[in-house]
Amino acid sequence: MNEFEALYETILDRKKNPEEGSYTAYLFDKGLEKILKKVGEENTEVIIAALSQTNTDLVNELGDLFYHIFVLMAQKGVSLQEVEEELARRSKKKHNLKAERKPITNL
Ligand SMILES: N=c1c2ncn([C@@H]3O[C@H](COP(=O)(O)OP(=O)(O)OP(=O)(O)O)[C@@H](O)[C@H]3O)c2ncn1[C@@H]1O[C@H](COP(=O)(O)O)[C@@H](O)[C@H]1O
Repeated sequence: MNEFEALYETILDRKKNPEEGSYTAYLFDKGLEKILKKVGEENTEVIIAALSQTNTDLVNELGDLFYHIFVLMAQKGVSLQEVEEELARRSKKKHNLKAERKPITNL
């Protein structure tokens, strides 16, 4: 299991078993609007870091953004696998388009 999967599993666990002092449990308790507000804020912080801060700052902000996006996914019942499958579908579509183009270039 990689770090993304481990983090997502922890978030799902916090949703099922809210722990005292858990920031994740606090977000689930506050609900969708609060989670979306945090995603928006962290998104803005990523943009600011990319424009005017170091890559260390950017990595830090990206960590915050990924975390809050995973909380959003868990709140909405979207799995990591579904996103991976969507990306795989797009990747296949691209390959298929290339394959479809081949006979034309061979004419
Ligand atoms: N990756 C994260 C993570 N990234 C960011 N954050 C929290 O996100 C918050 C963002 O900071 P802000 O200053 O924007 O927000 P704030 O003022 O603390 O809170 P708000 O009142 O604005 O909601 C901080 O409190 C961070 O601790 C995270 N909290 C938890 N995790 C992971 O989630 C796991 C479970 O954490 P708990 O739910 O706290 O047990 C941890 O082991 C970590 O791996």
